[in-house]
Amino acid sequence: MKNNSIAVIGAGKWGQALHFALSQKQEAFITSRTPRDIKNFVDLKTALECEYLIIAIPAQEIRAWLKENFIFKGQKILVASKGIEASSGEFLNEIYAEFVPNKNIGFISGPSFAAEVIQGLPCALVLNSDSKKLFKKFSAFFPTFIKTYYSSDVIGAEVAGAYKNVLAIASGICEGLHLGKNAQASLIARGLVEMERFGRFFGSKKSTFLGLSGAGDLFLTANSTMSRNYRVGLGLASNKKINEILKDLGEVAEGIKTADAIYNLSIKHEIYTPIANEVKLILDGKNPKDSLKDLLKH
Ligand SMILES: NC(=O)C1=CN([C@@H]2O[C@H](COP(=O)(O)OP(=O)(O)OC[C@H]3O[C@@H](n4cnc5c(N)ncnc54)[C@H](OP(=O)(O)O)[C@@H]3O)[C@@H](O)[C@H]2O)C=CC1
Ligand SMILES: O=C(CO)COP(=O)(O)O
Repeated sequence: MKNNSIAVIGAGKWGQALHFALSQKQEAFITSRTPRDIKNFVDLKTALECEYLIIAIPAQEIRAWLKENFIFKGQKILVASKGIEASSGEFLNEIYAEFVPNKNIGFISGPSFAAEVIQGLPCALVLNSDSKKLFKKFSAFFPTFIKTYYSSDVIGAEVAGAYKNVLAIASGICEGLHLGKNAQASLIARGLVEMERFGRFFGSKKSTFLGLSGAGDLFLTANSTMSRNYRVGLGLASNKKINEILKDLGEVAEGIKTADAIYNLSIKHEIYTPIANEVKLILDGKNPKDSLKDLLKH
């Protein structure tokens, strides 16, 4: 293993932005399934020899990718994905735990559109890990335009990052139906309450939902057409089919599969998640106007 070396795995929007950020202070490598003409692009084998890895591939692909490609050799890992595995209902920390010890893994959360990070615009991120030592090591790699905070609430950060994608779809639907700013603010505020309730069931801390990982990322994503999930919502409101929306998008929108995961988990554990459940039903074909009526019922 090459000491103190760092690589990003996944050269999509977020992977490339993180690679740009990390390259400000030191040499950083990047790899991806599809080769790209980017400085310091290496093959996967070379990337996996780095001591520090940031993995930025879609949540639903992680288990298969780890099984196929990953052998633990003491690497320290930051997970950049935001989602819950739909097929199992497992959180990403549960999946990674099968491959990497807890002290070697952390999760990035907080409001961070890749398109702004890659321009060097300032932002604040949370690095969530059981290990503060891991946080300090990774934190040192980040450039001065990114402020990093530490949290040990891994599950809270994961729930917040995944749930806000579903709420961004809901907010996009709200905008697309021209329901007004009062409705949108109510939806986002009740969404925050809902995601905190869901997270609490799994042991999350309330403070995580009031900070960057929860409110911060939710307010960002649920208020902007820069969000892919929000744009999915706009498409659904105009009666577009999900396949057509995804074709136009050409990038991942994690909220779609995560809505399924939340729906199933909420039924299994009897957690009240009305907004996420309506998003799942709309994705399955329910008329958004019927969802609105159901959400407004006393
Ligand atoms: N974009 C953003 O602003 C932010 C995104 N995130 C999260 O980061 C994650 C990635 O998002 P983003 O980069 O934007 O998405 P993109 O759709 O832009 O890129 C996805 C990346 O994942 C790779 N990939 C897809 N499927 C597989 C697979 N089966 N095996 C290996 N690699 C695969 C693609 O590889 P290739 O193209 O080489 O084939 C591509 O590099 C998501 O969970 C997202 O929620 C988090 C914060 C901000
Ligand atoms: O997570 C994000 C910003 O923090 C990106 O959101 P989208 O995937 O909806 O674009």
